[in-house]
Amino acid sequence: MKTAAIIGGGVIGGGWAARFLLNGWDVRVFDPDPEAEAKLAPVLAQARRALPSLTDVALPDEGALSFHFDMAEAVAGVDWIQESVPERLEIKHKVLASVQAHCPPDAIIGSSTSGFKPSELQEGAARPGQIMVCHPFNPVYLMPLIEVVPSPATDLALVEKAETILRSVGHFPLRVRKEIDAHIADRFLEAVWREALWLVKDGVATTEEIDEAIRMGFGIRWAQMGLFDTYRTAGGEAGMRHFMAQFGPALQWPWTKLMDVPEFTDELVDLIAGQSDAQSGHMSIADMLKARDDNLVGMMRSLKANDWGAGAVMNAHEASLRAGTVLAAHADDLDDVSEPILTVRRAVPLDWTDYNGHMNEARYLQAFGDATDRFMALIGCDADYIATGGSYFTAETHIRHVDEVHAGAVIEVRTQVLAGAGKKMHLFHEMYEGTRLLATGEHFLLHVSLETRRPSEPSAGIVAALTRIASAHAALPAPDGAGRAVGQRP
Ligand SMILES: NC(=O)C1=CN([C@@H]2O[C@H](COP(=O)(O)OP(=O)(O)OC[C@H]3O[C@@H](n4cnc5c(N)ncnc54)[C@H](O)[C@@H]3O)[C@@H](O)[C@H]2O)C=CC1
Ligand SMILES: C[N+](C)(C)CC(=O)CC(=O)[O-]
Repeated sequence: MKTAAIIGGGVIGGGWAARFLLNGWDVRVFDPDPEAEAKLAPVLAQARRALPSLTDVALPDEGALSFHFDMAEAVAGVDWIQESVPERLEIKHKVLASVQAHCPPDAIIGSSTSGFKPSELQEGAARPGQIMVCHPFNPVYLMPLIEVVPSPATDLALVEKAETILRSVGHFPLRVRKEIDAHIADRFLEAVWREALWLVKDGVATTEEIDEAIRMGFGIRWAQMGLFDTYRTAGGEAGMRHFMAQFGPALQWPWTKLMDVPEFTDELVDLIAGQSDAQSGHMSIADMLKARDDNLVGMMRSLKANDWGAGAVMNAHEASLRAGTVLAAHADDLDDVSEPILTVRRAVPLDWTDYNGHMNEARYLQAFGDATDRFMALIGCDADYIATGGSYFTAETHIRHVDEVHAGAVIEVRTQVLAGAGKKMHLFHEMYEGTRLLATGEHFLLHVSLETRRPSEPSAGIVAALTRIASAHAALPAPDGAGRAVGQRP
């Protein structure tokens, strides 16, 4: 069990706490605010709903969460300390000194700073080599990117260890090769922010029109291809060279006011905040955060399906989670097959839920289909076998929806073989959340030749594995609901 200490439990510290906790780490939060625990609760609730949606296998069991007002208690024996206190250098120096007075000398100390260089954070530190910037993006529990910025004084072995840990909790560590104020991403955000302030101040656009310009256009593009690949494709077949030939001269044109910073006056704040209220004041912040997470999960799952960008990061995380899963790869790995076999263990993703606020009926079939696929693989009908031309087709399905289930819940499917001989396989899946039965799925399958598309005999290996399980399950009572059809009374 690994332990992280989160120093400062606000917007960002709360997100870090959720990310570690939901990936099985114990988390200690140090924050002098007596409301710290109350502030974290809604962030955790949001994360529990959204984060498990990013993978199609269940996350590890949650770690233990505790709150501390004593630094020594908070950081004793921990593996990772994440400083997320306000963006003021003097506060960060004070906090880092207190952390280093009590933490293990080989623990990683990451700072969430949006803009300070690691060498600035290390000024006056007892052990500068321990400190690095690990700059996250909000919401930390969903956004993969962490900018990892070492200074020349940072211990590189510790940086590599930090990157390995970040990957293990689903983050994408991006090493910033040269420390610079505001790292990489915040330099862009600052540039866009400055331009936006000018456009509002000069009366060219409202806050809403600027947001439309982003979310209807380049914002969507950037999430999947970034800046340079997007412009490369915009250059047609000639790619980046043609793009630059066409738009290079714009560097000399008045296309930016970047270095000319608008004066930060009360008037400017009133103008921007007033327009922002008019734009989105009809929604509560909680509703906006919910919409944000729903949208992020939906977009990220599309990227996952294409194994692209942030989606590829999620797939890599899923593969590492799968490696430690309780699901067996083959029936031969199971000493005891006398009970129904665990074939699915996963969370209900946000995009599996519907207008009724619970898992949509189509997703029950998806989960049972996944259970059948897993069972087929267990008896030897895996991708390699299917490539040789044999497989199973489902001929009939009956699903009973017994109870509802919500986003973020961990569901398990256990599979009982009602009959399995020759070409025929009759499966009964039961879906649970804990001990609560949610649904049953009864499926009749036939082994087929993928060449003739007609029923055919399975391989001797499949027959042996299926016969072993079917014989053991023959001793089980017939499950409740087996053989039911719509319209029959129980
Ligand atoms: N809000 C954002 O969008 C992002 C912020 N960051 C960075 O994360 C850091 C924290 O920012 P937020 O979470 O937004 O601020 P916040 O104001 O939401 O949270 C700061 C927390 O630190 C606590 N705190 C204050 N003094 C403390 C001390 N001496 N010891 C321990 N805790 C203390 C406060 O009680 C508060 O809970 C900053 O360095 C910021 O630049 C990084 C990425 C994004
Ligand atoms: C505005 N900001 C500088 C605090 C932004 C960040 O640091 C990253 C983010 O999440 O946008």
